[in-house]
Amino acid sequence: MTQNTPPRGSGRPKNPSASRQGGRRPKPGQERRPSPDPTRDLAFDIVCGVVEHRRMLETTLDRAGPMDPRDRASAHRLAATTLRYMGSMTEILQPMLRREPPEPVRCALLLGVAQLLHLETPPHAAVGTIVDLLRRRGLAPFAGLANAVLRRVAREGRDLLEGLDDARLDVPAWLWSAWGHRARSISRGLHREAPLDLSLRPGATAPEGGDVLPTGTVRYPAGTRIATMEGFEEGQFWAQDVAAAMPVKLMGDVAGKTVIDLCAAPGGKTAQLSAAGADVTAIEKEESRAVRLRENITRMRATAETIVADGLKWRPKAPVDAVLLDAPCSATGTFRRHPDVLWIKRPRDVTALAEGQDAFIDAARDMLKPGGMLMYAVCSLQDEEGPDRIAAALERGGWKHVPFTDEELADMAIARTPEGFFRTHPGLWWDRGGMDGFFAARLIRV
Ligand SMILES: C[S@@+](CC[C@H](N)C(=O)[O-])C[C@H]1O[C@@H](n2cnc3c(N)ncnc32)[C@H](O)[C@@H]1O
Repeated sequence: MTQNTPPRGSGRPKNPSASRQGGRRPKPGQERRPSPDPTRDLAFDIVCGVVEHRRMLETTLDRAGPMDPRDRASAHRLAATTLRYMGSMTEILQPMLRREPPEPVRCALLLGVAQLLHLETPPHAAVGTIVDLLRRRGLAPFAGLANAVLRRVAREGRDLLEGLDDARLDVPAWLWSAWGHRARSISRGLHREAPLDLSLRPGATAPEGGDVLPTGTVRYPAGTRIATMEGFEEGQFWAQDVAAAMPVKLMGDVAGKTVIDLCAAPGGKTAQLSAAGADVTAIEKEESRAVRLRENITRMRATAETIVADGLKWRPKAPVDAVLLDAPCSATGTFRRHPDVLWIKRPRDVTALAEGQDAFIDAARDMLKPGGMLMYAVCSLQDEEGPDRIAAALERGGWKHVPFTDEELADMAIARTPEGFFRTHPGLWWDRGGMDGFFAARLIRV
């Protein structure tokens, strides 16, 4: 196994269904007994889903069906922590394994190591729960191995961890090299859970306990639950990372202007545009996401026409003043919130997404009046989805790049690049809790 890749072992489980499920499927008519540990069962399914099938964490959560919200939250935390430290924990496990265990066993061991080294779980509980998990999931022959290995990790793991370059190990090699001189700082961001950032409706009061950032975003500690905050139901605020809130701010005064939000769900930027007084048309291709977009627009008391359509094909009846293109992207900028993304994305995904981004930019041009503005934004850290797309658009022609000025970025000067792009990563504003990775640029239709 190479370093910095998801721990895909060469050994496969003898029972193919064990590989599919991360455990043995009950035979027809043979009901599985109710799980005595739903948290670890779900965390196991999530991690196996990422490692074996490149399945998003949220997809496994959605498939899990109804369960106690506390169990669900604990499963999410355990799985996310495991994925955050997967490279360095794999490095610790490797010399302790004489043979490659089947992938589900490796996933279970990683859950155990995460509990021992990163979640302060008492050793007897960390070891015992993983041994039980293996037994429940048809992997009892590996219970002894897990017991021995995890006890050893409990004894030696912390010292071993001290000697590792975990920032390097916990990022896949292709991303590390793509991020260049920013890689170490970005990787530090991965090790921290993202705080909760709120954008406020104009005139709204922020819930107590927040830290007001220079751009107006109000920040709360990681793990704060927005749905229980006073004012949530009334749509006084919405969750939006401080960096994600910037592209709309950088559009300037949009009051009274016609603006298309071309890739709109779940609607954070639609809400911002509406709050700023724009006449917004929000386009979303996925029906299910459009439902969520409409719900959010209603809760946030925003006004926007929402249309379920393919933004590449749909055209407005008349050209508009501005288009916000928050384009589908690799989302590598959001890995603090979605550590699964780190291990799921591959270089070829970025290439395919970049082609789509070019097509969206061309579509946006068809929607704009001459002199109209395209705000191009992606929550990606990859050059191919940021500066390279702007360079490609300028080469195709029909656009002028208008750099962001120092004044426009006065509240977040650190995000202005020499070319006048907006560019952030999780290592910025480290002392304040970091921020998501974002790229934005302003193009004017000529
Ligand atoms: C990065 S997200 C947008 C986030 C949103 N702007 C916000 O701030 O809440 C991209 C969205 O584009 C949608 N999308 C993907 N392809 C699309 C297309 N061809 N036309 C319209 N929407 C599309 C996705 O379903 C997804 O909801």
